[in-house]
Amino acid sequence: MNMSSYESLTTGSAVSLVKKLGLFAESETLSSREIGDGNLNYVFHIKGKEKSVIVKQALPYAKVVGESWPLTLERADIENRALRLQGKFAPDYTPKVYYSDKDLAITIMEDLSHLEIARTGFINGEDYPLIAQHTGEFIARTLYSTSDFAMGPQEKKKLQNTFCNPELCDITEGLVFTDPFFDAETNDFEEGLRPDAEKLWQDSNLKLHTAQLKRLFLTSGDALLHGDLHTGSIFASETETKIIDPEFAFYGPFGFDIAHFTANLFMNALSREDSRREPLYAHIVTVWDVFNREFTRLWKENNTEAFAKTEGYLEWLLADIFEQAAGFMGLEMIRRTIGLAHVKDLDGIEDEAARLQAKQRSLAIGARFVKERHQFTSADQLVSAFQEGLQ
Ligand SMILES: Nc1ncnc2c1ncn2[C@@H]1O[C@H](COP(=O)(O)OP(=O)(O)O)[C@@H](O)[C@H]1O
Ligand SMILES: CSC[C@H]1O[C@H](OP(=O)(O)O)[C@H](O)[C@@H]1O
Repeated sequence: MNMSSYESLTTGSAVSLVKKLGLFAESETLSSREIGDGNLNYVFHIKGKEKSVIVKQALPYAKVVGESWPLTLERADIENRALRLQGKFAPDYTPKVYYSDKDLAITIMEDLSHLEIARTGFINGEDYPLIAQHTGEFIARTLYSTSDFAMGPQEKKKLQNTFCNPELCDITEGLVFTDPFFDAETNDFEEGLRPDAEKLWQDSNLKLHTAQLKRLFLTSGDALLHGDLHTGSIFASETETKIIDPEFAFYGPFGFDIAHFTANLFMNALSREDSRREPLYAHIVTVWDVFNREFTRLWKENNTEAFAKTEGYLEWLLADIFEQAAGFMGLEMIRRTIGLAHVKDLDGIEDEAARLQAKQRSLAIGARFVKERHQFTSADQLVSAFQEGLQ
């Protein structure tokens, strides 16, 4: 990467760029707005008379913290290459990439503004009937297709080498797998939650299980993960689903992405009245059904592994993925409650007592998922455990 040619875009220079690239005519009048609401990057929405595009640019630091937290620009290249691969394996669920520039750390992609960020929609009471079906297919296809089973170990290792992503993994290793379990400076929670946080910090059994899951994250290289598949990374409508923002992509454990999706559904459920939780429970069951079915279909259709037909191997693997995912799910719930990066589903609960109760439940249910992950064998059991946590 040539740092000397990097400059951060403005609404004006983003317009000049898309015209220079020939995406719009020089003479066309374009509107340009910075719409990024994520933690890390600039996102410009550029609109002409008949079409529009998104220009996403990485900053040399984490936007949420500022220049005191320098962060590699390489993440834009990772995101661009991950989007292109995901577009190959799951085209229906991935935005089209029109252009990318490694030095400027930009990706120009399809404008998905006709859809809504699923987290926002869920908070506003939307249910998105197809989101679990689509997300389950996306996860199964992108993971299976980049695994040893589909690619063979040689080709897979070559691809794996190009998705090392140490700095973004370091963020996850710190913010998800470490800091929430200690009295760390990055943690962020209201004083009312302190006794619950301290209880977690003193729970050596929880720490042991977290250490085991962290090791899995550090050492497993099953497949190319999205790496940050929460409901804020999903655009949705009644009929469409698109997964954005794979800058945390790297080779990691099979269970990670599905765990983050389901954890974020559970956290939205915590913010809803009981009578409105059912569609989210159904999504959790569906995403697992679809993932298992699609993974199995791909396994049978294309498998380079000599043991592929060995009785019990696929069933053992799916059970193992489920068990690890139950643990990762619990960790995501805990970190989104007391760690640095929260979710609007919980933070946005206006009534203080209700907000505190929802967060206490998130911590307790999350801790149970982590510690008892070996005991869960189906999504229905996860939903039942969640419901017990509401009593
Ligand atoms: N392809 C797109 N089409 C329309 N809006 C987008 C697109 N990509 C991102 N956005 C908007 O920008 C916001 C931040 O994008 P995201 O990729 O999540 O950034 P970050 O990496 O900073 O989290 C999204 O929540 C969405 O509102
Ligand atoms: C300092 S990055 C914190 C947090 O932000 C990322 O999420 P987002 O998609 O909202 O940018 C990721 O989950 C990181 O853990």
